[in-house]
Amino acid sequence: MYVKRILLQNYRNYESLNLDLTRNVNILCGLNAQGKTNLLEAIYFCATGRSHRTAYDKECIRAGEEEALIKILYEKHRDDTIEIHLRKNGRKSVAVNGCPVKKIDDLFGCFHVVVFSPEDLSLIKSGPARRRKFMDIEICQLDRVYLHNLQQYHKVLKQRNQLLKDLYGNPSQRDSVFAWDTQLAEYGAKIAKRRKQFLQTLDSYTRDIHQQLSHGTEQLALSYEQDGEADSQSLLDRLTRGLQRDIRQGSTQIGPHRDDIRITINGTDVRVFGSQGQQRTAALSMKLAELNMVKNEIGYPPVLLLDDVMSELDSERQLHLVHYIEENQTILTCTGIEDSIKQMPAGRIYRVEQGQVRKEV
Ligand SMILES: Nc1ncnc2c1ncn2[C@@H]1O[C@H](COP(=O)(O)OP(=O)(O)OP(=O)(O)O)[C@@H](O)[C@H]1O
Repeated sequence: MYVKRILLQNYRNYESLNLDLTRNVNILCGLNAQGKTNLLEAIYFCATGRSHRTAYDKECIRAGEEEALIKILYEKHRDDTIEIHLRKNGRKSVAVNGCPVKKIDDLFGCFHVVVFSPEDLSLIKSGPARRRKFMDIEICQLDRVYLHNLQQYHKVLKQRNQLLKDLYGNPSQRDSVFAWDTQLAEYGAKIAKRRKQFLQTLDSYTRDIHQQLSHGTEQLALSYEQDGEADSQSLLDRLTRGLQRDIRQGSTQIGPHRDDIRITINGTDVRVFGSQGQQRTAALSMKLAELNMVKNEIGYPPVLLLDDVMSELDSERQLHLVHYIEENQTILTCTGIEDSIKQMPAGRIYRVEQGQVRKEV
């Protein structure tokens, strides 16, 4: 699968763009703040219906404009298009092959990307929220039911948290929380089960990759970390037992929104005891594993968006990355062309300058 062309109108700092891409490596080179990441963001938007950088679509509309348009032409089995229309004062709309889709989630399965940015290299040393996001972003692209469960879970969680705050001054209404707990436990158990399954699969890919990256000296292992059992009854019991504490704190203290990924090297928790180098290598292993896993699940290589990661890696790790991306259409941003980038298969270089993109000859 690959993006053949991207068109933008009034998207971020692009007034108008019509750019053809190659099916191999596309190198977007330019100084800081010229629009390189904006272009990756627009492609990501077409896969998920959202930005990976902001929850506010309005930020993506060019300053002073009312609307923005993103359109990609991509080839999977045949030529397809995805078009996204953002409006400052209205809902965004999405069309696939010219036909409007009712819900953004209907984009699911059309077009897949894996995005890799410097923040991903901090996956291990960041807090649990970053790791939950890592799981959620990927599973949502692979599993529409998961996306639904996650949305419902967060809706119910918000309502329960509101009720907890109300109960603080009015404890006689405590029983009313039970209805939310039942739903929260049901959705929560489904989310935890799917994340566990995702990590088991990811772990099987990560082990080999990390062995290679560490020259056979380190055994990397991933597992789902949660407080208690994953089934809905157990979660419900824990919610009930923890109600007094939750009322005191004004928020729900257990559930998938608090879970994490346990990451060990040779049995030791690398989140706490890993060196910086170990943490970054482990993060790279997880990202490469994700790429392989997505390819196997969807049956073809996803489009890879590499946002300025090359400069963050040493030469050995850069070469590993280059080796892994041979099959994928890759769109990468950089401020300078390093040796490893020159070694990429059939790269095409584009210069990005103040929202204009020019192909280098
Ligand atoms: N809604 C918007 N309207 C107009 N310009 C915007 C908008 N949002 C962001 N920009 C501009 O886009 C530019 C940043 O683009 P981008 O994040 O793609 O940078 P970049 O080329 O990837 O740089 P770096 O190498 O620093 O990451 C900034 O100049 C910013 O002012």
